[in-house]
Amino acid sequence: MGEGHEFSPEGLEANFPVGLDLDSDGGQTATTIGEKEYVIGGSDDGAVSIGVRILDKSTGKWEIPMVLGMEPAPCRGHSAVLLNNDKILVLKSDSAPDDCIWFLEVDTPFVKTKKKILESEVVAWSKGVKGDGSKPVVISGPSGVGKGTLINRLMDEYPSSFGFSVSHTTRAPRQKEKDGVHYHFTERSIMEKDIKDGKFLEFANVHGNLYGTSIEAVEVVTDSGKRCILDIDVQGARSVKASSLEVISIFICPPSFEELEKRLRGRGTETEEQIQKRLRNALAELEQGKSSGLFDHILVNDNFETCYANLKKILDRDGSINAVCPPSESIKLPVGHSVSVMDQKVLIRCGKDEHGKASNSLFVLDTSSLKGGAPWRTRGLKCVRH
Ligand SMILES: Nc1nc2c(ncn2[C@@H]2O[C@H](COP(=O)(O)OP(=O)(O)O)[C@@H](O)[C@H]2O)c(=O)[nH]1
Ligand SMILES: Nc1ncnc2c1ncn2[C@@H]1O[C@H](COP(=O)(O)OP(=O)(O)O)[C@@H](O)[C@H]1O
Repeated sequence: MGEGHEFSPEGLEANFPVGLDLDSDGGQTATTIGEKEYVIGGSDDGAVSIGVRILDKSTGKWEIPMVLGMEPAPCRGHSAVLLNNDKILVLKSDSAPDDCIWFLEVDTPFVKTKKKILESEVVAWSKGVKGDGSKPVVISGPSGVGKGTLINRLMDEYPSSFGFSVSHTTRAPRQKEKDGVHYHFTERSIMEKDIKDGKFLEFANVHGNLYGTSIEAVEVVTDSGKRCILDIDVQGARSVKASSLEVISIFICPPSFEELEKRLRGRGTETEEQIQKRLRNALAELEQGKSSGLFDHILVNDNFETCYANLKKILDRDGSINAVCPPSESIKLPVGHSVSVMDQKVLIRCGKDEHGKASNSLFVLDTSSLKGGAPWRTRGLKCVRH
């Protein structure tokens, strides 16, 4: 978070408008943006859900949107606050402290892109997580250049800082590859259906097989408090960039085409035919990777140790390489809480404590410097208790 965002509590309550239509008891909230009313939650057969419906006020018609990302678990109540006209802050009552703050993105750049691709009404859940976090890292480069070797080394050296986004692929596993660790090996028809259902952040046809990053693969890493590493091809890197998701992108080049061929053959994991296909594709990948301005950094993997040291330098510059998220300053909201909002500061009055006793607890959430968003999770929240 940048400087100058500290929030002063003086005169807090006097400055906040009180009694906005933020009801935490009813199990259902309605938030209006233009002609659309986003209704979150409600009772289904007595169980309170956190489902989403949209009422088009001009036609009176209801629509059930495609909901991307992991949904919050049902809760006994929640409050909803519209932020920046593109996302709804959802504060869950009576939930675990690390499951209390969520964002329903309804018109963020990420959601807008997905609406176009999926040709459907789309919303996306993004969990509010502790710390400022660092940008996920996209690593691309031709087959055999050394991406996997670099990533493995980084994860071995910093196991608590980095987590690998396990992609799905339709290619057959190599001898030492494990399902769920190196890839989720899957059938094309299943993967194509999941793509249609909006479960993938990006996907591409590479060397004759389908590869893709599921939203869940990224969420699993981010929820563990680690910085996510994606090993994806140039098309995938382009899709991620087009989704307006903030990443740091690095393209790995070989010192020469001959050396690339030598490494690919030396690895001994592909048939001659597959090697030929990968080498043909490498020419186009190298051209795109180097020329399109798509990547923030280009590294030549000649001497491995030098390349690895340069990779670490880049990552350290963008956020400490050793960074582990600090403990969350999390809140547990009772069912009877109330919420007011002014500018991008949200005042939460607890009313009761979690055991139902009267409480004067006040929290202010400063949402002015949010970072990330679905599916990277939403960071940069400042929570101050008074
Ligand atoms: N777009 C996209 N590309 C991926 C994904 N996972 C892997 N790839 C790319 O697919 C290509 C082939 O990967 P793989 O079959 O493991 O072969 P390797 O690159 O030679 O190790 C590489 O360029 C990977 O970066 C993914 O989820 N999405
Ligand atoms: N700098 C390097 N010099 C020589 N060999 C390398 C270097 N980096 C990686 N390799 C070797 O090249 C082969 C391909 O590396 P790998 O990490 O599997 O590539 P990728 O994941 O990009 O397909 C492996 O056998 C690896 O040990």
